Amino acid sequence: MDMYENLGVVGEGSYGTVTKCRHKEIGHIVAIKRFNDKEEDKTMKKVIMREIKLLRKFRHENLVNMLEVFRFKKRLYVVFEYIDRTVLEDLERYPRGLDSKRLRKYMFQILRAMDYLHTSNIIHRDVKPENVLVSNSGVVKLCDFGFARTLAPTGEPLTDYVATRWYRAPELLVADNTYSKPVDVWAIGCLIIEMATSNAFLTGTSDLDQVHKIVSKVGPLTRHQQDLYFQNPIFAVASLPEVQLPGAAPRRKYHKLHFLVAEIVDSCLQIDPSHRAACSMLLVHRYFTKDGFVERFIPEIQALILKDAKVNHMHWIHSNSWEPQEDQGTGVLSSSSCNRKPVKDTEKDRRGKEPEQKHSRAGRRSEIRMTCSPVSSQTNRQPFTSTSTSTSIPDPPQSQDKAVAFTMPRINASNNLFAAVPVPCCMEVTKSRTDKVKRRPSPTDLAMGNSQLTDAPSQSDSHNNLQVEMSSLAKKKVKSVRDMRDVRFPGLPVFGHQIELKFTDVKHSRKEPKSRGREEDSRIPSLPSSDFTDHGNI
Ligand SMILES: Nc1ncnc2c1ncn2[C@@H]1O[C@H](COP(=O)(O)OP(=O)(O)OP(=O)(O)O)[C@@H](O)[C@H]1O
Repeated sequence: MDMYENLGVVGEGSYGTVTKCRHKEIGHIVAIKRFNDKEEDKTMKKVIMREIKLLRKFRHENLVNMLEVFRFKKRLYVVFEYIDRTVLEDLERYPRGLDSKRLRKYMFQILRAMDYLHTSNIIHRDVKPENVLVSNSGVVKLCDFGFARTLAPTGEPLTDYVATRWYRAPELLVADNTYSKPVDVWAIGCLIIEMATSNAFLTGTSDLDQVHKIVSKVGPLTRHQQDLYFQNPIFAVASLPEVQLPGAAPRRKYHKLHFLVAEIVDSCLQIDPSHRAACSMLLVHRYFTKDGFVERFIPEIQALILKDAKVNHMHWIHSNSWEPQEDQGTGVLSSSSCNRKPVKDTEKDRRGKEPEQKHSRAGRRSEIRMTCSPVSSQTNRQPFTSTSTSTSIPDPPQSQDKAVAFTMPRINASNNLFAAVPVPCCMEVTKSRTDKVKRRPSPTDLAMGNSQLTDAPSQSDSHNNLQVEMSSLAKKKVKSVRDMRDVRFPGLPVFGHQIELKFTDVKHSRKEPKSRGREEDSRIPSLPSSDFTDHGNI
């Protein structure tokens, strides 16, 4: 930790505190997650390992990028690229919802990230506005993989309780352990309504209330879900409510949304998980394919990623003096304060957590059978009452610095448009502040990126057809993406040792002789691999 200057807390979750920091030597701004408990705690260890293993293996433009993991005073710290804000913060800024352009871009990137995870047989299980990060230039990145896990090929039962209540699918609420990828699709449906209106859609104050809100606003439980509902002694005391608009068309049901958005939401919010659309299907919905949005936007994301990286690099150049200063436009502070308010408890409470359990996922997990009491805290946003307007977040200033070196990872021509350019594992790193020597991604780097993508399991046949359809679109774009391959990303922060991520212990000793090299005295040998063996599925 000595290597980082603390710029302030940006987020607090159930498992850790995320702090904005600046690497003292490299100057790069990063987010460091410090896990709350020491590693002896088995549950904590499992959550940490899941997140680390997953982020190490799966890389995508729309997933937060993990840079380093280290241990300090028996705690694990994970270093991420710093992303400026969350969707929740955007919604507070735009109380009438995101404007239509921004909404489409956010939706597309969230679905793209989730399609990548689902294609790789991973379910995220905790999609919510706080876990969707947005950079100043508009790149959306999914974070918080503490609950993500791989699906066993045998379809073994999963944990019976996950996800923050307001985004929880009906099968989770009734404790159907055979849930799968559709739980993420449900959460995305809820998230889309919230992004469009700035109001959460299904704001249950207890699990029972959540089920009732789902039934009255969305539709009746399936026969199987009803059986599970009535088997639950807590639920069974209350009969299920009437459906408000039985059999209504999406346009009527979600009348405050643009009709194409309403169609997507309706495809996500199907009570029967087997009727929910796959993300790959949603990505080729007319909402995205009309007016050439997809073809335009994919290269734009890549350009925006370059822009973000450049801004971070420029921040370092301009803040080398270590004087407190604010980079107008990016909102990045280089003083020891932080531009982002920590997520407050009250904010957390109204997002479907019991107040007394707000810092404990284990507590939330126990809710499903143990509690159905109403929660006193009220949301200060009204559920789903307003429509979107046109507002915009100013773009950060364009950097004029020509000295910045970029490496743009190449896209794999065999992938469709929704597969991302594999990101930082093949990004160039700068050896020191003055080292601007460019390096192309090595064949190994590229192979890593490609293999990650080709390793991903194929989609169902129907999805394959759609992918074929989209890959023809992709081919049109491949040329332009290839043209970018000589562009270079600015060096990601170099922590002295890695292109690949490493687990390292940081030795904390005030008596450490100063004459020893920084590398030497801050690190002790890597952990034995047994420390990081799989504790169940990730
Ligand atoms: N890379 C990042 N850059 C900036 N902010 C981040 C980053 N990663 C996380 N955050 C902020 O920190 C918050 C908590 O992070 P995270 O969700 O990973 O922790 P958690 O303990 O798993 O939380 P949760 O209770 O949601 O499960 C996020 O909601 C977000 O606001």
